Formats: sequence, structure tokens, C-alpha cells
Amino acid sequence: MSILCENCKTKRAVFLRPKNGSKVCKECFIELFEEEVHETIQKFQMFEPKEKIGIGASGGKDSTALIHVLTKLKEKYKYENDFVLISIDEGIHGYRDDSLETVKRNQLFYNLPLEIVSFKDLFGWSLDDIILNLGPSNSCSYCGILRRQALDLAAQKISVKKLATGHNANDAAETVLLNFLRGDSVRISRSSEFIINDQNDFKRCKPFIYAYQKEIVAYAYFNKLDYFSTECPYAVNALRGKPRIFLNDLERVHPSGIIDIIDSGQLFALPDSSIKPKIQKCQKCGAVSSQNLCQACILLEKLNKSKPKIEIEIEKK
Ligand SMILES: Nc1ncnc2c1ncn2[C@@H]1O[C@H](COP(=O)(O)OP(=O)(O)OP(=O)(O)O)[C@@H](O)[C@H]1O
Repeated sequence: MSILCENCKTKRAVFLRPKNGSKVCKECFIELFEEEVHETIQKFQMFEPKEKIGIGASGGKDSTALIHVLTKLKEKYKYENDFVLISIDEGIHGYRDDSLETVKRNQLFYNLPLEIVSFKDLFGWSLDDIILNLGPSNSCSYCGILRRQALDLAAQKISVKKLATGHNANDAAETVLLNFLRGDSVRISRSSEFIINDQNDFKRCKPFIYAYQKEIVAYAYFNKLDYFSTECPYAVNALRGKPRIFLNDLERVHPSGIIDIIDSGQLFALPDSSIKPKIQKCQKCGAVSSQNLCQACILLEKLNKSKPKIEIEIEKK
């Protein structure tokens, strides 16, 4: 016997929403999902009128779904914003090169400008070269540090004041738990922020912060979106996998747990006068940093110091 959609009460329910357990038809789910994203954008005033918004486009399901939702919301609610896709090519052979092809297809489909910048051009190192040199154990940290920097530089290059990323509720809850595991009290509240103000003139925002991973997958499936689904070959090394497994279990027995963790992270926000590090500019590149040198410059110094050694070793062979 088929069950009726709890929202429209006419069509057959085809999806059980992990977020709240409601049973809905495809059409209602798509509409509810989009309305919720619109509410998040409005509630946290993520986009100012006339502002050009960058969308971090990796080719994966989250950012592809984000491009689709924002394009629809712009049409429906007459957002006065232009969108531009920004992609970072980290230099991961057999992975990022393929996912960038997906981004290029979507660029044509949605008729949006696309800016691609690579680690190699910006920093002189591809991620594959970095891993070859420093080993795979911290690959996700190295990649995260440089990707953040690369996104900032690309956004500045094309004068984008806001950068929207596809980070979802599960990502945010995972990051809160990860920072607990690392004892990083400063970053606990930051991981669940809806808008991150890195510099006075540049902000990152997360329109999917309340969207569950499984709902994004369903949204992408129902809309037949063209996305790249292969896992990054270096992801196996990430500590992030541990809280992810825990959160998948938690979601089954206590669906609101994901949002509860995000909200708990917010409650850990440190008052300005406490141990919150003073924000300053990196002495080398000028990026916002909590130390004299930003993490990207520290990493690049370490890599560049090891360069002559590699070249001598290659010559010997
Ligand atoms: N190489 C990249 N270029 C541009 N933006 C990126 C890139 N990698 C990640 N992002 C942005 O950061 C968000 C979170 O990235 P993460 O690596 O956690 O991947 P994810 O959760 O699998 O997302 P997606 O499904 O969009 O790849 C992405 O949704 C995207 O907006």
C-alpha cells in the first residue's frame, strides 16, 4: 500500500527525510529543500543585493547541488546577485582533473563564468608533489590549508566579496567533533559558523549549513544533476572519517543530533577577551593569520627548503 505525502497529501511519498522523519513526494521534497536553503540565506543575510557571489565548485554533489539551488532561487526570488564559479585545481592526478571536467559541463549548462586556479601556478607545488615529498599522513591538512588560501586569492582576483561553499550540516557537525578530538577550542565555534568573516572585505558563507548530506544526495538524484562522485584518493588518511562514522550512526537513532552538535559548537564561541588569538597579517603574504606567518607560508617554507635535497637525489639516480 502506498503512503501519501505528508505535505501535499495527494501524491505518493517516495522519500523519508533524514532531517525530521517526514515522508514526502519528490516534488514537495524539492520545494521544501529549496525553501529551507532560501530561509538560511535570508536569516543570516548571506547575500547583500548587487553583490557578486563566488561559488566554490569542486564538481562534487554538494557544490553542484548548490549551483542548482542558487540558480533556481535567484530566478524565483529575484536575487540581485551574479554568481561566478571558482574551482581550485589542487593537482590530484586521476581525480581533480576529472572532476573539473564536470565543473566545465555545469558551467555551460548553467551559463555561469568560471575561474580555475591551480596550486601549481599559485604555490609552485601540486598536491601530488607535496604528498610525494612529505608523505600521505597529513595530506588533508596540507590540502585544506592551501585550498583555503587559493580560494581567497581567486576570490580577490575576480573581486568577489562573498564565497558560498557546499559545506553541509554533516560537514559542520564533523568539524565540531574533530576540533573536540584535537582539543582545538578556538576552532570549535568557528566550524559551525554560517558566515565566516576572514577579512573585512571578504566573507565565506554556507547556505547548506542546515542541509543533511543524505538530503543533498536525494536532491541531486531527483534533479538528475551532473556531478562527480569519486572519493579523493587521499581521503583515506583523514581523521575526519572517525566522527563521520559516529555521526552516521547517530543520525539513524537521533536525527536532530547533527543540528544539536552544530548548535553546541556555536555555544562554545569564545568571548573576544579570552584566549582567542589576535588576528594579524602574515608577514610574508599578507593573508589574515593568528601568527607572524600564516599556515600556508609555513607549509610552503618547509616544502621549499626540502627542494634542493630532492633535486640532488634525482641527479644521483
Ligand atoms: N577544489 C575545489 N574548488 C572549489 N571549491 C571547492 C573545492 N573543493 C572543495 N570546495 C568547496 O568546499 C566545499 C566542501 O568541500 P569538501 O572537500 O568538504 O567536499 P564535499 O563535502 O565532498 O563537497 P562537494 O560534494 O561539493 O565536493 C565544496 O562543496 C565546495 O564548495
